[in-house]
Amino acid sequence: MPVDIQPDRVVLRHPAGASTTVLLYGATVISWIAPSHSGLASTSGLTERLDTPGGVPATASHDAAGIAPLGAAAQFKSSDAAPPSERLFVSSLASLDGTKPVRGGIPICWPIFGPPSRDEYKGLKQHGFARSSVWSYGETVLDAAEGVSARFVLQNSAETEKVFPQPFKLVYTVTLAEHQLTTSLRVYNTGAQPLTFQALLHNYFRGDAAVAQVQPLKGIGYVDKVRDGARDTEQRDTVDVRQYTDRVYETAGGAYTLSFPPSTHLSIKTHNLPDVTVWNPQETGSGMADMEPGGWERYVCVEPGYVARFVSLPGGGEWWGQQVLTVL
Ligand SMILES: O=P(O)(O)OC[C@H]1O[C@H](O)[C@H](O)[C@@H](O)[C@@H]1O
Repeated sequence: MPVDIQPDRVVLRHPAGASTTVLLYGATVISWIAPSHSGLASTSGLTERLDTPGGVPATASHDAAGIAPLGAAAQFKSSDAAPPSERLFVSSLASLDGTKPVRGGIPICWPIFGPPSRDEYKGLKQHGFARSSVWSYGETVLDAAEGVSARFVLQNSAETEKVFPQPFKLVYTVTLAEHQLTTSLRVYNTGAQPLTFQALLHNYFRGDAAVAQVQPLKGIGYVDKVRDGARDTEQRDTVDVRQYTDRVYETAGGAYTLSFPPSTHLSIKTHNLPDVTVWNPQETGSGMADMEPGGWERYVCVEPGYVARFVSLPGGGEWWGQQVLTVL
């Protein structure tokens, strides 16, 4: 059953062995199992087509992050593929029952990232409420050998209006291919007043934090949350997280690689998510009640977002941000 709809989650399974699990709580992706790469050229054309209403690739030819246009479709060599393995970290102490945001996977931060930074958001918790709201399953977009894709929906409700008065609709599309996971967030302003927000996809990538390398961030300006928000410019060719790291790189280029040498290399390509946070708490992670002992040694967060500024959507407006994660 490629799209398995369960009471609290939806599991997508790809015929080549990949799978992903999306909790309805937060539309949090809590598992992405994918084989190692063995010759994938690109499936971005597929994922972009799926995420574009009417099938028209609105940005395919001018995406700064280099997302491939339609036609540069998948070139699999499945016979070479290594056995599928888990690509995301979820703490063994994480709550998956909807009592608190999941410590791991891919929580969605919306309508703010971090603690409320403006008066109008002061009723919100850190990272907003999308990650702690129950979404509904929307539809299966595709269920085929090329990919498996499903949509999830969150709209304003009496609950959200207590802390955030604006009406909105969020549509989150999760698309799985053999070596690739794409997640796309569409924001609709269903009201008449401007809707202002930040958005971030809080990826916890599984791997040995001691060897993790993120690039290319050299020359990119960042806010260092470890140093009380001091501003600086990255000097390193390769960013590691061997020390407590919590940096928000601004207008960072939109396309990154995350490596856990010698074996694992991931590509992260984005659309409309210009900033990227790199976070690993090291020992300070022991202060988090839902972090398993030593858990910070087993992941690095690389989080594409629109967080240095706010998106301002006019009444009736629409915005989308996307990440394409590929096992290289
Ligand atoms: O504990 P949480 O609210 O899930 O936040 C976890 C982390 O998220 C981001 O990466 C922030 O940059 C960090 O400052 C924060 O500690």
